[in-house]
Amino acid sequence: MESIDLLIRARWIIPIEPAGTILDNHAVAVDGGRIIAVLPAAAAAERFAPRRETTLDRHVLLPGLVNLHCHAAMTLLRGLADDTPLMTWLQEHIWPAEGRHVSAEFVHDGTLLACAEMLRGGITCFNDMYFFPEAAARAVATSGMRAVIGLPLLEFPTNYAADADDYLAKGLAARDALRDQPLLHFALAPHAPYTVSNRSFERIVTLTGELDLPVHLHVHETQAEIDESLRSYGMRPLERLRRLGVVGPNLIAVHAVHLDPGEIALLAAEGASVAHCPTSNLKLASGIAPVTAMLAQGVNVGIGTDGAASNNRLDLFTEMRLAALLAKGASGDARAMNAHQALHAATLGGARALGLDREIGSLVAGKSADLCAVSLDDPALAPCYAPESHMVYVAGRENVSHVWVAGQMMLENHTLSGFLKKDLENLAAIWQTRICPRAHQS
Ligand SMILES: CSC[C@H]1O[C@@H](n2cnc3c(O)ncnc32)[C@H](O)[C@@H]1O
Ligand SMILES: [Zn+2]
Repeated sequence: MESIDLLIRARWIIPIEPAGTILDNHAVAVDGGRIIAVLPAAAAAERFAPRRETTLDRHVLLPGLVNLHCHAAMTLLRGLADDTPLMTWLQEHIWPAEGRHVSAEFVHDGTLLACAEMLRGGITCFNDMYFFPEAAARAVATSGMRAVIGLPLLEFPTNYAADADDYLAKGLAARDALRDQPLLHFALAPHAPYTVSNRSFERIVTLTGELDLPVHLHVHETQAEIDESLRSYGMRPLERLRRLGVVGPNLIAVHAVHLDPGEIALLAAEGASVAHCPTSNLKLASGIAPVTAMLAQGVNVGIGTDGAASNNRLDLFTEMRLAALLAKGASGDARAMNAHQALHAATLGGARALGLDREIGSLVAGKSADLCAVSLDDPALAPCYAPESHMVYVAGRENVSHVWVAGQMMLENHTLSGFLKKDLENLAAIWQTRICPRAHQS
């Protein structure tokens, strides 16, 4: 018998690859934080002597979800300026509020709240873009989650940095200081084509070549962004980015709502990824990204929540369902973005975009044991004929019962381990009073 750390038996396992596979009464064997085998439960009982066991006999076990675009600390600005179009929302509400309140303490506390919300909803890894990335990283390390910490870059001064050079210097120093944290990864995070100069994009291209980091960038979110680029540069933002050398396999193009067929072909040919954020795009009235055409052309697609001020939930179950439904409605084809494609985007698609597909995104021997279990023990989820469809069209984040990150149990029977929910509620209340003293408090 092989001695191992953990054996998880489940009624159903969706490993994501090979595509469409559903394993019945199987088990995942974990040792040293890694998956060492996925095998029938009966065979696991004969082969392994686990130090810990979890039996999930009314559950679906799948890879932890990957949130491909987030501004985690914006939980503290949740609901601050709803029902407002993007540029008004950003320039008249969010940026002024960030100017008044954002600090290392704000980012730490807001990110901690985000980690709790995401873990409870089955998200084990998120791709973050925000100010004070070192403070975000401290919160992520406290939570035990995995994250890709964006090193932000804008042309204008904020509470975090004075100018483009300062943003990059501070971001790279943060990366150096946090290098030994196994669950922290890094990306370059220039905000958007309309807030970053050609000179700064050239520096980003040099750095991504030297350091092989993803480039996490809002692109073609609104038609107004494209019109403004045509006026200022005489070309659409993606064309400008292509000429500057930004469009390549490391690019994560966030939103990509307004793409013509040539731009979809460009993203596919260059091996770039798209972070699809359907709720944010609807709420800010940005539009509907052409995901069906992207998938048909072979663009790698992941799914993001965006920040809590534009969504307002950090909930990938909602995003998967909405992504699948919008794809069908917009294309007139009920086969568009099927349940497997939605699950793939929320797991392996996100992992691939982040350059982490050898580490996470599917349940395959050798990968990290980042897992999430969904309980079907609820009349609203019965009966269950097709587990993949159930995960996309029926289950919600409230059905997530267990979560592991690198083999460590973070959620057990719907209850977070590690850091206390009550403390986080107090933390949110303290910030609410600081940010808007007259707001209704519960
Ligand atoms: C460089 S820190 C991130 C910066 O982005 C702002 N932001 C949040 N959501 C969006 C969005 O959908 N489009 C553009 N910018 C966004 C956030 O408030 C920070 O200032
Ligand atoms: Zn965003």
